[in-house]
Amino acid sequence: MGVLETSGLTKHFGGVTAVDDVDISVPRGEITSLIGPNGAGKTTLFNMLAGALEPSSGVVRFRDEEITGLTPEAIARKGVARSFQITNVFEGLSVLENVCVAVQARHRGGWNFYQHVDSRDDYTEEALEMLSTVGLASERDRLASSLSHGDKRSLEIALALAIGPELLLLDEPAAGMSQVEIEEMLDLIDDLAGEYTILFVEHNMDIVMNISDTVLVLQNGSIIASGPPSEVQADESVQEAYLGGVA
Ligand SMILES: Nc1ncnc2c1ncn2[C@@H]1O[C@H](COP(=O)(O)OP(=O)(O)OP(=O)(O)O)[C@@H](O)[C@H]1O
Repeated sequence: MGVLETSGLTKHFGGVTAVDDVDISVPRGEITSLIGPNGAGKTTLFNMLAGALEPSSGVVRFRDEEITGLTPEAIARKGVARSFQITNVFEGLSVLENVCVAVQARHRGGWNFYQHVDSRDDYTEEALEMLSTVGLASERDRLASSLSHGDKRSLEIALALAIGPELLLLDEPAAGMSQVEIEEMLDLIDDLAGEYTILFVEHNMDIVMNISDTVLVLQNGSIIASGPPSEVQADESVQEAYLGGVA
C-alpha cells in the first residue's frame, strides 16, 4: 500500500475536466515522478494532493487517513511538504535564519516573527542538520538573496524538510538550473529517498528516467501509463502522447 493514494480523484473547471478519475499509489521511501504533456493536469493534481485545490470528487489518503479537501497547512502538519509553495525563501534573512524560522514554525504551530529566530539553540541545531542534508551548511551565514539559483532551490528543500514531512512534493525541482546544478539536485533527491517519499513533477525526461523508481504519465487528466522508467518509455501510448503533442 502506498503512503499516498488517490481514488477517483477528479477536478472540473467549468466544462473542462482537468483531472479525470485518477487512482494513484505512491510507494513509501521511493521516488515517483509525474509527467505528461502541457495541459495534462499535473499541476491540478498536485494542487489537490497538497490542499491548494478542492477536488470535485474522489478521495486522497495519506498514511491511510483521508486528507481530501484539508487546507495546505493541515496537510503539511500531517507530513506532506510541498516545496516551492508552502514555504518560501526570505531573501533578507541568512540561510540559517530561514531554516530556523521554519523549524520554529513547526515547534510553535505557526509563524512568529516577534521572537528572534536565533533565540533557541535547539532550533538552530535542527536547522543546521537540515542544511547539512541539502549540502548548504557552509553557506549558513550568507544572505539567502545572494545564493545561486541552484542553492536557493536546495534551501527551499531544507525549508520543506523543516516541517518534518514523510512525503515531499516537488514542483519541477531542476527548472532553470545549469547542468552542474541539475546533477547536484539529482544527488540530493537520491539521498533524500529512503528517509522520505518523493513525488515530483518534471518536464526534463533525462531527470525523470534517471532517478525515478516509478513514472506516472498523465494525459488529458487521466493516467495512461505507470511503471518503472524503462517500461513507461517503451509504452506506445506514452510515445504517442508526447510525439503527437496532444494535451
Ligand atoms: N483555474 C483554472 N480554471 C480553468 N481551467 C484550468 C484552471 N487550471 C487549469 N485549467 C485547465 O486544466 C487543464 C490542466 O491544466 P494543468 O495546469 O493542471 O496542466 P499541467 O499538466 O500542469 O500543464 P503544464 O505542464 O503546461 O503546466 C488545462 O486544460 C488547463 O487549461
